[in-house]
Amino acid sequence: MSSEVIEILSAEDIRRTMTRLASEVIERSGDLSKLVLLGVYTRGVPLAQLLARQIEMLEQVAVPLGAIDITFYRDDLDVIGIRTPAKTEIPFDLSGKTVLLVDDVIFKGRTARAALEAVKDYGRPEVVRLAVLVDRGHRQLPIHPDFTGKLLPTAREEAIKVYVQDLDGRDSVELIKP
Ligand SMILES: O=P(O)(O)OC[C@H]1O[C@H](OP(=O)(O)OP(=O)(O)O)[C@H](O)[C@@H]1O
Ligand SMILES: O=c1cc[nH]c(=O)[nH]1
Repeated sequence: MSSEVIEILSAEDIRRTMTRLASEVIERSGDLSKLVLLGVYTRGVPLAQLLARQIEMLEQVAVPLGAIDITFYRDDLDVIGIRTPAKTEIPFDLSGKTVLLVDDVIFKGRTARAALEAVKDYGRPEVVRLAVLVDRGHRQLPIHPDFTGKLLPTAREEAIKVYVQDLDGRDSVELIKP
């Protein structure tokens, strides 16, 4: 049987949502000179770039931007299997910073947990926060995003697929019903 695909966010919705998230981050981050953004591979990276651009446009501050691969920090490698890691790029010390992790989807929370573990290798930030485009529920750990684009209760067997222009040629969020 074929699955049903429902568009949850269009390109325009994503643009507006990211603008709102940028405003929320500015409002709640205090000293913006301490703010650094870390995108979580794969699609957290272009989303973090977008968020950094929005923040820079709104506040005229350059926000340091990095990318983090959490492959070897996962606690479920035996379940999901080893994948080829991407390259973590954090060309600055995170000590004393306000680190904002950015990802496309949060589900069980295991990626976010692994990202926290990875961050530890790059210094001791003053604060670490998490921004996601979609929170689809079903957490297995006590981890909750500080900034949420869209809270979308889903059934466990459903999936959320995020498409971003740079990687996929279009911006869209889809719910896949099996
Ligand atoms: O909260 P969790 O249950 O950990 O799920 C969330 C993660 O799942 C997706 O990544 P995926 O593992 O599909 O890899 P990808 O981003 O490289 O596609 C998504 O991009 C999040 O990083
Ligand atoms: O549905 C899901 C679950 C985890 N990560 C995704 O990108 N989608």
